[in-house]
Amino acid sequence: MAKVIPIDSRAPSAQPAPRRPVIDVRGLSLTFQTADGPVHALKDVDLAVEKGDFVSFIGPSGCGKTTLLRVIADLEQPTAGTIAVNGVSPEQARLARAYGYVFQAAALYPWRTIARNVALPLEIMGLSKAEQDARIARNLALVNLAGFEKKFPWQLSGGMQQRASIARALAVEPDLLLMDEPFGALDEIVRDHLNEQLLQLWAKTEKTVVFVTHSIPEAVYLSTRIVVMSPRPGRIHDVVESTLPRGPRPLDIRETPEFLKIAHRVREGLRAGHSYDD
Ligand SMILES: Nc1ncnc2c1ncn2[C@@H]1O[C@H](COP(=O)(O)OP(=O)(O)OP(=O)(O)O)[C@@H](O)[C@H]1O
Repeated sequence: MAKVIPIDSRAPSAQPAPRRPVIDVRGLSLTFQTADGPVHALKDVDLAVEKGDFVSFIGPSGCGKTTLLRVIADLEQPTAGTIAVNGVSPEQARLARAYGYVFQAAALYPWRTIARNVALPLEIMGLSKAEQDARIARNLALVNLAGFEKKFPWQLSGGMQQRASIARALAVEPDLLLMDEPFGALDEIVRDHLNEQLLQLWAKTEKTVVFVTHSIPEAVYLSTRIVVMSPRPGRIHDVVESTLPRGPRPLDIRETPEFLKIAHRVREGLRAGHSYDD
């Protein structure tokens, strides 16, 4: 009898390859063992971040936002579950310099000029002086710091320092940018300005961004998706898809009904996931 060939297997090339998430987290848990007993920082976290997404983690203090970012960056090891970054382990992704990491504080070396701070990872990579100079110029221009190459960090404002640290993260030319509350310590006007610039930069470079914040307006303004987390143990309570247009958004979008609707859903998620007994 003739063998029946399923239609799908006759024309495999007609099927588009499934898109692989840049970050793929499944059933991930992390328990810290401390002198006071175990701390369940993350429990059963599932998350897929697609290429070009701008994803924010928002939630109360201690809900595991930084821990999740650090697991993605291979700075913490999960106790259960799996995680892939660009289809490989976080360690392999780190070694391949798949991501840039921006910390809460700018963490610039005070004895190095802005250009030499941006150059630091490039020196470690062993790039030629010419390639270093090209990358320094390109990335300082991206964060609007062209002309500040020879200044020292203490000669710049807090917002400018944080922009320099973003340039340093971008200089390794990663497709993925991990940002842990980069603007948390800045005043609101500066933060607004940097939010606007970050969105422009994201639209220009088409990077994937994972961003940790405490601020609902910041999360809603920046993100294509907002991951609402709840504490004890840290879990994902809700994932809100933004209906705002992708790409640069004017700051006054924050006054539109669409924006307020998304902010309302995030706030409700935070409220529902928050225990006031804590
Ligand atoms: N190295 C560690 N050892 C023990 N416990 C830790 C460690 N790092 C984090 N934790 C605990 O894990 C939980 C999650 O911490 P994490 O810093 O990820 O929260 P967060 O949501 O980023 O908080 P915040 O908004 O205050 O930065 C907290 O209870 C914290 O005390």
